[in-house]
This record gives sequence, structure tokens and C-alpha cells, in this order.
Amino acid sequence: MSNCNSCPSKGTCGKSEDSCGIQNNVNNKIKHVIGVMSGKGGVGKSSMSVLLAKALADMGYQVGIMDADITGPSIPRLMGLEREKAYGTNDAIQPVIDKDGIKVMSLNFLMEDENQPVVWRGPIVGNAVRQFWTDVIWGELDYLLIDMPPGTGDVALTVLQNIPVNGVVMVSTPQPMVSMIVSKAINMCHQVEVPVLGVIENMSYVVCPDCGKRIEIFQQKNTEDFLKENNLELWAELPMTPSINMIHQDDNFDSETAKEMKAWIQPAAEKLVEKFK
Ligand SMILES: Nc1ncnc2c1ncn2[C@@H]1O[C@H](COP(=O)(O)OP(=O)(O)OP(=O)(O)O)[C@@H](O)[C@H]1O
Repeated sequence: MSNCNSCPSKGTCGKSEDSCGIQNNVNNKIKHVIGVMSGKGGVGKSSMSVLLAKALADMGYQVGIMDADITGPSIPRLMGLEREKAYGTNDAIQPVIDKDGIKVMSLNFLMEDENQPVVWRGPIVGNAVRQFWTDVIWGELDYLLIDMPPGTGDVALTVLQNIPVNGVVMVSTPQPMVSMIVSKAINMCHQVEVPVLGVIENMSYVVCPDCGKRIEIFQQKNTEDFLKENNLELWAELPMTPSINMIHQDDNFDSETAKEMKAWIQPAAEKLVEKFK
């Protein structure tokens, strides 16, 4: 049964206790639940979830990532945890914990073979996501980041209505087609009364390897209009770069590549922390 007193969204949620579909988990003491969403597939939502988690962990926070992209789970590989398995105890599931202490849950941790497709209908996928909230022993966390499925369909709705999400970080790329679809996701959040906190623009530009000049690759870049129309703030801009492919190799933001990635995502991590001060 839902109970507002033990809910992390207490005080920031518009739902009444009677109408709330959220089931709490006594094993969860999570201060902030944050969705990382885009509406459009392939814009780098999972990569941004991982970078954000690493930046928050680096700032000393206890962090978890829930891979709610059930049919296309990429978090285990992006975290370098693709060989790990999650184990159950009675009716609870232990998340996988990486070297930084980031707790991770993904359907791939429960699959024998990560290459096997999950051929499930929407309600079953929705149940899996719900269980990632109700049955996983997340323990104490400052931030649980939810890597949302692409689109504004069934599963995204299940996350927003069945998990006490405090706010959503939108990931976009500077293309009119993408911002139109991301705007749909923003409006979906408004409809279910989940605040959209800020925007990360990925693949924003490229840096010339010879002269270091910033090159705008998308000529009809419409970031300012998009932000203005949706009354949102740009939290971070990341270039299109092969460094992102190294994301899984460095746990502590130690290597030069990782330091570079940290510098790009850090403003977003700081903005997020600031939002909940
Ligand atoms: N800034 C970037 N520069 C270069 N490649 C990137 C960048 N961001 C993401 N990618 C690459 O784009 C691909 C998609 O990234 P990612 O899986 O993070 O996107 P997604 O939005 O979560 O996708 P999906 O819709 O499948 O959930 C990956 O191969 C990733 O390495």
C-alpha cells in the first residue's frame, strides 16, 4: 500500500494518498529519484545517465541507476558490468555494485544471455520496471537515476506514475526533429505532474582534432528556441566524441579521457544537486 510518510516524493508530489499507485519498498531509503529521459531514441540518454551517476558518486553521493529500458538495456555495458549477475534473496533482488559503489539494476543482470531479446508485451515490461522499484534492495541512496525507455509510451508512463520520481532530466540533441519529440516527452511529464528539471544537450558540436575549433554540426541548431518554448535551462552541452565509447573503462574519472568527460557533465550534476538543496 502506498504511504506518503515513507515516500521520497513526500512534499513534492501532487497526488493524494488515495489516488497514488506507488508501492513503497521498506528496503529503500532514497532521497531523490531522478528520471533521465529523452522521448527520442539514440540521443545518448543511457550514456548521460552513467556520466551523471559517476559525477554524483565522485562528489561523494550514494548513487544508484535503474535501467528501465527493459527491451534495450545498455547500462551494464556502459558501466563495464556486462559479466555481472543480480541475485535474489527470498522476494528481493540485490543490485550489482560497481567499484565506485554505484548500485545498478538492469534486466540484463537477470538474463542468461545478454543477446537474447526480451519479447514481452507492454504490461509485462511495466511489471518488470515496477519490480525494479518494489523488489530491489537499493538501501540508502542520495540519488537513484532511472534510465527511462525511449518514447512516451506505456513503460515511460508506468515509471512516472508508479515510481515516486522527483524530477526528470531531459537529454536532447540540437536537431529540430529531435527537439520536437523531446518536447512531447516534456509535455508528458507536465501531464503527470512530474517536474522537468533541466536539459543536457548531447552531440552538441564536434571539436576539430587539429585546431581545437568548435564546429556546429547541425546547421539548423535550435537550442535557444527549444529551451525558451519549454521554459527550461541548459545544464550541460557535450560534444560528439569517441571518448564516450570509453565510458565503461574508467571507474573513478581518473584517466585524461574520463577527466574530459567529467568536465562536460559536472555542470549538470551540480545543477541537479542545487535543485534539491
Ligand atoms: N556525445 C557522443 N559522442 C559520440 N557518440 C555518442 C555520444 N553520446 C552517445 N553516443 C553513442 O550513441 C549511441 C547511443 O547512445 P545511448 O545508448 O547512450 O543512447 P540512448 O538514447 O540511451 O539510446 P536508446 O534509445 O537505445 O536507449 C551509443 O553507441 C553511444 O556510445
